[in-house]
Amino acid sequence: MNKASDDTASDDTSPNAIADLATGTTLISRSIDSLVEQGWAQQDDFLPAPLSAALAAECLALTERGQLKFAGVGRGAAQQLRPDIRGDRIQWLKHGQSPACDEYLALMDSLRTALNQSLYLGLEEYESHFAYYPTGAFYQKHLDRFRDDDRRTVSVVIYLNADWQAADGGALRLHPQDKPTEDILPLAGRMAMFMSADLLHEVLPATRDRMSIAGWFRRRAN
Ligand SMILES: O=C(O)CCC(=O)C(=O)O
Ligand SMILES: [Fe+2]
Repeated sequence: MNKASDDTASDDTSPNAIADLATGTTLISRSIDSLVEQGWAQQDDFLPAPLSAALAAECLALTERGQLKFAGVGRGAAQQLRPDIRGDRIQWLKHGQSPACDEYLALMDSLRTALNQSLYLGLEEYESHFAYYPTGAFYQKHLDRFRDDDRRTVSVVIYLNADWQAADGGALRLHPQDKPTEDILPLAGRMAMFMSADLLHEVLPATRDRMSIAGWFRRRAN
């Protein structure tokens, strides 16, 4: 590297940052390819390990401080608490809530842009929440699109538990039409993505507490 480029080098253009960006771009385009080919995608190491660890620590701290609330089923005035259907506790992510959340939201914005460029989906917004499933909690088979609101288009779940084993249970079970079910274990850094209106899925109970961020890219209302 010559002197001039040394002088202008900043953190953003360091070889590591450029390599991270290139890796991120590859992971994004790979996961969009599988979304198109099979209607869903699993991408390991989608989050860099330090980011996934920071988000896990934040989710755990919020849980321990009692800041997560039982999640409801349905939307608006029709929303109900139904622990027989879903047993997770959630907190919606906001810009500025922590550096880790902001880094995560920036990554999701790159994914949104890439989805729009490849698939012309017109995704305009992203909403997401931390989810904490205490041991034994589950979420019965469902679609992510509400009956009275068709804006949710692509669902993305990011997992935050290190060292998850098959024996721990807690898989995301996908039910693709006319195909065998697929189980995705909630291992830290892993991402699952699918079309919100099309793919039935459920969360199986686990023998340990399970942490994730579930999010949805939305189109503008018609
Ligand atoms: O945590 C998961 O694996 C999926 C969660 C889910 O289906 C949802 O929150 O709608
Ligand atoms: Fe879901």
